[in-house]
Amino acid sequence: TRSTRPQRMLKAVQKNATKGNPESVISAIDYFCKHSEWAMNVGDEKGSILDSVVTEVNPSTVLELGTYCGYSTVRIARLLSPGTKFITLEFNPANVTVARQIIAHAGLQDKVTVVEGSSGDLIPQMKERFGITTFDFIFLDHWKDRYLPDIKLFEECGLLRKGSVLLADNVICPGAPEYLEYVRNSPRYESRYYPAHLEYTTLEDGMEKSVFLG
Ligand SMILES: CNc1ncnc2c1ncn2[C@@H]1O[C@H](/C=C/CNC(=O)c2cc(-c3ccc(F)cc3)cc(O)c2O)[C@@H](O)[C@H]1O
Ligand SMILES: [Mg+2]
Repeated sequence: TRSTRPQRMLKAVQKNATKGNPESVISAIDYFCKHSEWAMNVGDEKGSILDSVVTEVNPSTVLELGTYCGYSTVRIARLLSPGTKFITLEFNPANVTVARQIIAHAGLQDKVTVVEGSSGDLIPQMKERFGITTFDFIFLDHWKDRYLPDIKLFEECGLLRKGSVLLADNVICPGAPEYLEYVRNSPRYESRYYPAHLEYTTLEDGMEKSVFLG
């Protein structure tokens, strides 16, 4: 049967990227998406914003929602200090399989744990299963209508501390209007919008960075 887009992306990485070199994995995926097939990776422009926020926060604990093929996972993991606890959640087992291979090609498999499952089920298990008290940095890039329920789940589970940073992709395209309304109007968050473009296109998109105030 016909291969999937994630499988073709993995093949492109294995063919064009140097093993153990995260930058070459990132470039190989961006090249594939620009010249072969568009895919919903955060991409190079928004990826640079992600890089700068991760570097600024220098987190000890990181959570990513929506691994997909592992592109942003590689971008984040390559910047983390040794000993950082990084967990990424993905409920599609085929995507988990591809992401683990792309992360391994970058040589970053020891920096991140790819957990198969749904954020709604796994977020409440973070403390008991992974020994997390709070997350310093959270990247939201899963189903857009789940951003709001999941940020509320973080609050309910006591997984945010004063200064925890949440960065959300696609707040314009496809859009997460309820999430934006919440973080921009809640007194418990200080929010800032980073204008950019939808990955590999000229369409408007952007990322929202929200700091939990406690
Ligand atoms: C709900 N809880 C969840 N828990 C764990 N994993 C979850 C998940 N929801 C979704 N996932 C996984 O995340 C991934 C889904 C991401 C959703 N992202 C998008 O829809 C998206 C979509 C676009 C997009 C933009 C314009 C357009 F025309 C078409 C698509 C651009 C993006 O950057 C996107 O991130 C999949 O791998 C899915 O299996
Ligand atoms: Mg996205």
